[in-house]
Amino acid sequence: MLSLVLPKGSLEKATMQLFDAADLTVQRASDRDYRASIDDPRIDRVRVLRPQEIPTYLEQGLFDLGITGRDWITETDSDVVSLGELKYSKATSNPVRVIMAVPDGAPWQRVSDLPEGVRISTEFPAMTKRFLEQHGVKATVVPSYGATEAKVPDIVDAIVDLTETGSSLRKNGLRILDTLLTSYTELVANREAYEDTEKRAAMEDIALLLQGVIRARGNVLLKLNVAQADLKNVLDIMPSMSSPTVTSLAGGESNAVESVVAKRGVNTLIPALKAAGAHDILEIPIAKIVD
Ligand SMILES: Nc1ncnc2c1ncn2[C@@H]1O[C@H](COP(=O)(O)OP(=O)(O)OP(=O)(O)O)[C@@H](O)[C@H]1O
Ligand SMILES: O=P(O)(O)OC[C@H]1O[C@H](OP(=O)(O)OP(=O)(O)O)[C@H](O)[C@@H]1O
Repeated sequence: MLSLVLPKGSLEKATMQLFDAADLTVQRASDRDYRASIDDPRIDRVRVLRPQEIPTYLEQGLFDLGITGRDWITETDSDVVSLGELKYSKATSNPVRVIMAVPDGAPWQRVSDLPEGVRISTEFPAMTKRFLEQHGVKATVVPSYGATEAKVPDIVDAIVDLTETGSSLRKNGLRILDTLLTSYTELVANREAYEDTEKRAAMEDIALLLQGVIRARGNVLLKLNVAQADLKNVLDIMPSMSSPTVTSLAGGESNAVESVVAKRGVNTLIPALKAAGAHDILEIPIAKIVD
């Protein structure tokens, strides 16, 4: 049985939605309830905590399995096992980036242009210090507890912060100087728990369900019927994950075709399939895709 730790904050909503879609619904009385449960024989304890602290708790063995960002694994330099990237952030399926940014009008073009004594605010002081050292910049790193973008140019000269859509940077008149890290959300485990055969099998089951949901996102199943004479025309324009399934219908003159296709593009694909001779076209949502 596994103990699980899930992230509170930016990743919370997307994580709860992912577990729900993976048939691992996290049950809790309210979003202020940090002790939760999942009705699954492989999971006996669920806690919701800040992602900054999750890598350390996993390393210490306080939990077997958790979800956090690569940024916090790097910042805390934790020794944990990654079971893979889960491609979602707060708002999109793209990764976030830890970037160094300066005001639009600042004279610096590269990190090495930063003058000695430059003041940099960040929630990632360890990562920032390592990065500045690599670039030979002697700076004062000021710890931030949020709203980092709001501190330039009067409180500090530059920041190291997360960006996902770039909207916070734009709103605050900031320009990216360099990227320290591209960070995905990850499923991570305590090393000892991962070495336990039974626990590892349970972890891999959970990873498979979560990845299955992520893979299915943005895809739909298309099913259609087509006469033998039009089959080639339909198959010529039908995209698929590997190749479409074709089954001949009773009577032998007609075929059923099914294929997983990207949802994006279905608006032009369905009329094109119809024009190529397809009929009885169904578009069906997919909950999971497991390789
Ligand atoms: N758009 C985003 N902004 C911030 N963090 C994000 C975003 N998308 C994903 N994350 C991930 O969420 C984690 C940080 O979440 P958390 O809620 O603790 O930070 P925060 O948003 O800076 O905090 P706060 O709740 O104080 O605003 C990190 O691992 C980060 O990579
Ligand atoms: O590129 P964007 O899509 O704008 O997202 C990135 C912003 O979101 C987070 O801040 P949050 O709103 O959680 O507040 P915080 O700065 O107080 O942590 C992060 O720290 C960035 O400021």
